[in-house]
Amino acid sequence: MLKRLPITFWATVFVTLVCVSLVGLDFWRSWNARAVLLEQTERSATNLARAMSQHADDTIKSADTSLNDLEERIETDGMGPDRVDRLHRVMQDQVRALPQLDGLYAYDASGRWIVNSLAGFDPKANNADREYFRFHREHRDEGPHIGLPVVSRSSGKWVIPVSRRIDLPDGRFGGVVLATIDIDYFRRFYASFDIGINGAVALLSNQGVMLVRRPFRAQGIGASIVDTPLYRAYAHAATTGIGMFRSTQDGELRLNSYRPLQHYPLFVTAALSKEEALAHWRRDTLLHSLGVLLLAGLLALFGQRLIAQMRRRLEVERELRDARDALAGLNATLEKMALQDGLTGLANRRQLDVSLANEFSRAVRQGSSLALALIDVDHFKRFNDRYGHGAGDECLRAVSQAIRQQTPRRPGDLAARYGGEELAILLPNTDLAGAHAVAERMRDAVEVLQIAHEDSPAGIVTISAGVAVLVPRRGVDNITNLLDAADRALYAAKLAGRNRVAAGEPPDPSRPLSQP
Ligand SMILES: Nc1nc2c(ncn2[C@@H]2O[C@H](COP(=O)(O)OP(=O)(O)OP(=O)(O)O)[C@@H](O)[C@H]2O)c(=O)[nH]1
Repeated sequence: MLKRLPITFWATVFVTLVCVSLVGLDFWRSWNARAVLLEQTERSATNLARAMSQHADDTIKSADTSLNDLEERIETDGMGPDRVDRLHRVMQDQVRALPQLDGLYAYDASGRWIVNSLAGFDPKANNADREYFRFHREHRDEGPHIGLPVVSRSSGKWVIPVSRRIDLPDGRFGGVVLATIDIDYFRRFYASFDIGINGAVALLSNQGVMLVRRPFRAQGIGASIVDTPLYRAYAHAATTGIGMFRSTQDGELRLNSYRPLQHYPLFVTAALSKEEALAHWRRDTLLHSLGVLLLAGLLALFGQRLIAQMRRRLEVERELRDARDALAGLNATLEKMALQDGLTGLANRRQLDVSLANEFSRAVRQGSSLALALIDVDHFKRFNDRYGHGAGDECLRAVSQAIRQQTPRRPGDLAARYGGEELAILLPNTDLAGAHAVAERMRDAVEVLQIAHEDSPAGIVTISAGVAVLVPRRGVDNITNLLDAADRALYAAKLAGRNRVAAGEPPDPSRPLSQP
């Protein structure tokens, strides 16, 4: 079944396979490169989040360490006028030592400013309204409290308040120590990251409040992100994670890595723009794919032309084969025509001569007999004269057909037109009796035709035949001997009254002829 499909079909399959494989392999390679790129981006975002989380933890930790120290000093020594100077110096030293600190403050139980790291302040200032102050007044919690970002009353900067409660010796609320962390400190740190043009990083509280974000927007500080997919994912996992989210702020699709701080109820997120991460890959893939498509297109075009040429060549070959077959048929017809008599359909004289020569040689070689019968239509001249030459032709055709039907079908047997209205029957391997019988059957067959011939004594068309047989000897007998013998026999048949068969005399009186 497969073998029967033409070569052009397989060539088309091959070219198609090559083109499809080329495009398929390129697609697969590009898709893999994309996955690798996203994996790298994911790794970068995760590393960034880890660094940010560590940094925020360290920043708050050192501020809290200062607070812890101040809390201890105040709880031990109190905040009397004799201690305030000392505390002020300690606070100033700490603020100088820690760049993240905007200021350190201590408030009494009524929220009044007692001492801080500033050079001077209004003694009537009161922070009892601040959220962190109210928190500590109402909670006996011993740990630090990270408040919501506020604009500092003293420096006017956005700060993150980190505070601790001061307990009086009897455990009652004695005030608050506060460290304010400059948001600008985080901003400067976050600005040093290479996160592309559309990347974003942020520090947020576990309650979903934005503390710092890059890109920085003042109105974004303190904003709630509880309705964002990022916060939902973080709140759900409450641990490190990664996800592709579309920003509700700028609509950018980013790969977000989020991570909680180790010691404080905050978390960070590092988000890298998917568009940016894949921008180079997109450009590269576009160029690459165009190249591959062009190559596949050229290959397909070239292949198609090649296949078209193959198809044309096969067609030409088939046409040549058809022409050759037609020529062979024509040759066969011509050959037949060259060996056939046009009027009677019997073999012509040329074929008779060739066959006679061949059979004579064979008979010499094999020492076999060769019989020949010469047949002549009786009074044919008269027939022509009476009925016309056309009718004569028709009569000859009918007589020939009757004779052909009576000619034996053995190999070598041949009925031929010898010339004019005379026919010859060649019968190899036949003795005189056999040849005589064949001629007699032919004579009878013509008689049965009952073709009217009013100028013949018989009243119908008849034939006379002379048969002769020879077992030819090499170098002694020849074809003429046989022809002459048959001719003589025919002459004898005519003489004897026509419409009969006569056997010829042997050409050599020393060789007897077998009698019918
Ligand atoms: N119509 C026609 N006549 C032919 C053809 N070939 C030979 N003849 C004629 O056949 C006749 C032969 O005549 P003859 O040889 O005198 O002998 P015959 O009239 O047959 O008389 P017998 O042979 O003695 O019986 C001639 O008139 C030829 O013209 C042919 O192909 N067609």
